[in-house]
Amino acid sequence: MSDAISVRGLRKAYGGTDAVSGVDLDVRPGEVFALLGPNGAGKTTTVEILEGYRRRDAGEVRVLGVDPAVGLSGGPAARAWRARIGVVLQGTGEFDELTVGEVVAHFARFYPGAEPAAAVIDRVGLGAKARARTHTLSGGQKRRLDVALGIIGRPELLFLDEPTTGFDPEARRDFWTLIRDLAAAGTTIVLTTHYLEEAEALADRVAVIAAGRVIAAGRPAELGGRADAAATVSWRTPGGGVERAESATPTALVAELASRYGGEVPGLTVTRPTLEDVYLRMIA
Ligand SMILES: Nc1ncnc2c1ncn2[C@@H]1O[C@H](COP(=O)(O)OP(=O)(O)OP(=O)(O)O)[C@@H](O)[C@H]1O
Repeated sequence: MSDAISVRGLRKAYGGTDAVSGVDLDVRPGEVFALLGPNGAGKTTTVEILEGYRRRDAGEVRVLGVDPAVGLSGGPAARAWRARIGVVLQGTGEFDELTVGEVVAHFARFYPGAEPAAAVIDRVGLGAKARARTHTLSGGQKRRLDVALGIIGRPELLFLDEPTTGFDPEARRDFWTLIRDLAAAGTTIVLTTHYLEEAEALADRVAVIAAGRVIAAGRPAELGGRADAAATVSWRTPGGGVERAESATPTALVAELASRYGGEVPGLTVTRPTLEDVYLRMIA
């Protein structure tokens, strides 16, 4: 099967300053793919080009088999392609005096195969707010409305730009469940996020962008050699202190500690570098 997204040598400069300077990416159908990177790295620029909202300077780009530059043309080909794509931008979510139900029903009319508005409102956890005017929603509830508008057309490919900024921990978990359900139903998902634990929880693969280039890509568990990294074993000593040891063979060390302590090792922890640890090392 061909890739959902394929990018080769993508470049974009704003007034002579490079924002994206040679990005290569592939996103497979049905994959959840996260773009990570510091502020100003070029993630939003890249995503806007993929969404057909921004012109590129150079590079080969295909999104669902189509050059997204078609999106800038506004013709029937642009509409047909856009109907297959969902976009959740950073913070729209407010439509003056309209209610949540009215806004979602209005957007549903743009798509030939739209899901019923009430079903989508329930899916994003806004069922109790269907009759509320959008300007009365909390920040997190507005983001949920943004997500509802992104998925109402049953997109094959969904773009989410920092989707859970401002969510409380429970809302974030609910949102992750929603994303996993969409992915299980076959939707390809591309998200940008600054929450590394979100990328770890959701993404099949991640790419780290820094200064307009992809500096690493892979499965979250393997990025930056994580899978092979030494573990840190720590435990409490009889004197009340904490001892720490780095080990490539932590199981052997734990077995040795167990025999030294004659059973339970007090305060035992075994950790590997988190995605955040390897990410911070990469962009340093
Ligand atoms: N419309 C624009 N005009 C001029 N420069 C821009 C424009 N949009 C972005 N830039 C610049 O391009 C670079 C990349 O920005 P971009 O928004 O793509 O980064 P980002 O990785 O999405 O950052 P963030 O994590 O802060 O959202 C930055 O230096 C930014 O200042």
